[in-house]
Amino acid sequence: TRTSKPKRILAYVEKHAVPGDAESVVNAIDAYCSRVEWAMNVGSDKGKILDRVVSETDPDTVLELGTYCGYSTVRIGRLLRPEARLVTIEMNPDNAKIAKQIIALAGLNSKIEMLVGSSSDLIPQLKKKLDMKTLDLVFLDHWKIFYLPDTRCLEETGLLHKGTVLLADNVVCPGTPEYLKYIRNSSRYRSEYFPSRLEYLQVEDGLEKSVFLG
Ligand SMILES: O=C(NCCCOCn1ccc2cnccc21)c1cc(-c2ccc(F)cc2)cc(O)c1O
Ligand SMILES: [Mg+2]
Repeated sequence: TRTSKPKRILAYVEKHAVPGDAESVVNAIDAYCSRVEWAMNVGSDKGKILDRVVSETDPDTVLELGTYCGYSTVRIGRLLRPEARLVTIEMNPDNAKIAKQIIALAGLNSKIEMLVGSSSDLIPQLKKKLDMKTLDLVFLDHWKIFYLPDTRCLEETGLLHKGTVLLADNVVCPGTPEYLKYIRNSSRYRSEYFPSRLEYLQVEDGLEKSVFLG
């Protein structure tokens, strides 16, 4: 069947990345998407902010909402300790299939579990899945109108602990106004905005980091 953008990204990564070298996978995707065709990866500018937040948090458990091709999954996974675990949720099964191959090529299978489905269906099941553990870091990068309802759901399912970090992509472009309004006005979070650029473009975007206070 016809190729898709995720398939073309995978083909480029298979040709240009070094198997087992997560950094080379990240660099290959950035090279392709900056030179050949734009794709909605978090990219290298916001990616450097993501790296810093992940390193400072040093999480044991991570939830990513929105895998796409696995760029940020690999970006996060490459910084985690061997015993840490990352669960990533993707709704599109074709994207999930590509992402699984990119994650495998990066050598990160042991740390990363991919779930295919809607966050609203899967988040309530996570508590069981994580055997009563909570989340140290959540990276929100899926449908922008889902950021707020899913955050409320994470609160209600007891998956957040005092100190859990929520990091939200695209709070300027495409924008997540309802989420920002809630999280910045809630006494249960301490938020900070990191200005940056939309991936591979000169458009303004940024990440919102919010620490759950319990
Ligand atoms: O739309 C974006 N991401 C979301 C993908 C679907 O996510 C669907 N999805 C993935 C798991 C999942 C779980 N449950 C429900 C839906 C679920 C997205 C869009 C842009 C963008 C910026 C400017 C433009 F002109 C056009 C697009 C940039 C980004 O960085 C993004 O992340
Ligand atoms: Mg994004």
